[in-house]
Amino acid sequence: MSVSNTATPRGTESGRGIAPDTVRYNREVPDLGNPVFDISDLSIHYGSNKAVRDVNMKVGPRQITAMIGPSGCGKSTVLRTLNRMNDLIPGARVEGRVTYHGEDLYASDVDPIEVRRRIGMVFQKPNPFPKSIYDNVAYGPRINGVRGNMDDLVEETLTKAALWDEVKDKLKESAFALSGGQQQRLCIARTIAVNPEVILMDEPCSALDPIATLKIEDLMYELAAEYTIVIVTHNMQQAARVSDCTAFFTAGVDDAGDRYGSLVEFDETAKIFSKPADQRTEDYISGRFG
Ligand SMILES: Nc1ncnc2c1ncn2[C@@H]1O[C@H](COP(=O)(O)OP(=O)(O)OP(=O)(O)O)[C@@H](O)[C@H]1O
Repeated sequence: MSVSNTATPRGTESGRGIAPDTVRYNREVPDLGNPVFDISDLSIHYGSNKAVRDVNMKVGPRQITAMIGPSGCGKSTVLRTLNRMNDLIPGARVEGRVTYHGEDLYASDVDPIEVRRRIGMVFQKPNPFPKSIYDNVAYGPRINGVRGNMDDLVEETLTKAALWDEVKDKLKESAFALSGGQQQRLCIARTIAVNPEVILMDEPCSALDPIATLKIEDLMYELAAEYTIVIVTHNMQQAARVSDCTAFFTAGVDDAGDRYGSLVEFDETAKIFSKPADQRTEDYISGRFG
């Protein structure tokens, strides 16, 4: 697989047409001409259940793409296809196509371990290793055989994760001694320590208080200068605040009575939250549904 970072730096264009209280960041108009991921006609089965159907969307480089929608509509399932985490679920099967920089992510010669190094993941509940703060960050680089000054790498990574100032005097202490928000930033540091291109985040703030949440959002915005981020969130304000593009999913029931998730609409976040094309999106974002 080739990796090319051809995105232009983040711009400063302002104004998205969404409610002013949701706009915290100035974003550039998303460029999807040279996507990191191109998802076409994607369906995901769990055993005989076709749980998510016919998803088509793109993820632009160094952008934040949000996935929103009611519980069970398939957001996490689609997110997991982007770094082949679904491979680890018995009975899970992917149909359709997911390309990563134009190459089939599910081709037989693609190494899923390497995929997961390049495309890291942060989970809902902060899950640091039962190790020191330092070792949480150094763990990935060490097992990847990274040489060089580990102290520098740890400092640089914790700085990028906006955590260095808070932990620099207690690097040898257990990660569990940190607050939930700090633990989540440590997990983000652990993810970026192995130099990925993409960070997938599955409801990274759902276990955090509002202040810790805003810190993570600020961090996401900073990180998007360098990394491509895809976030699943239940918090629509969060999607509106931080993302460049938004995918709205919904859950339905087919003629056979089987429940399934599908993508309703994918567009620039500004458009989704001001002039959605589909009535179901409008109903959801205005709180009339879900
Ligand atoms: N490991 C699994 N095995 C079997 N079915 C699963 C599995 N994970 C998810 N599903 C099913 O796939 C569908 C989509 O679930 P998924 O968790 O992706 O939705 P979601 O939108 O992320 O939900 P939530 O917002 O509640 O986390 C659901 O019907 C769910 O039951």
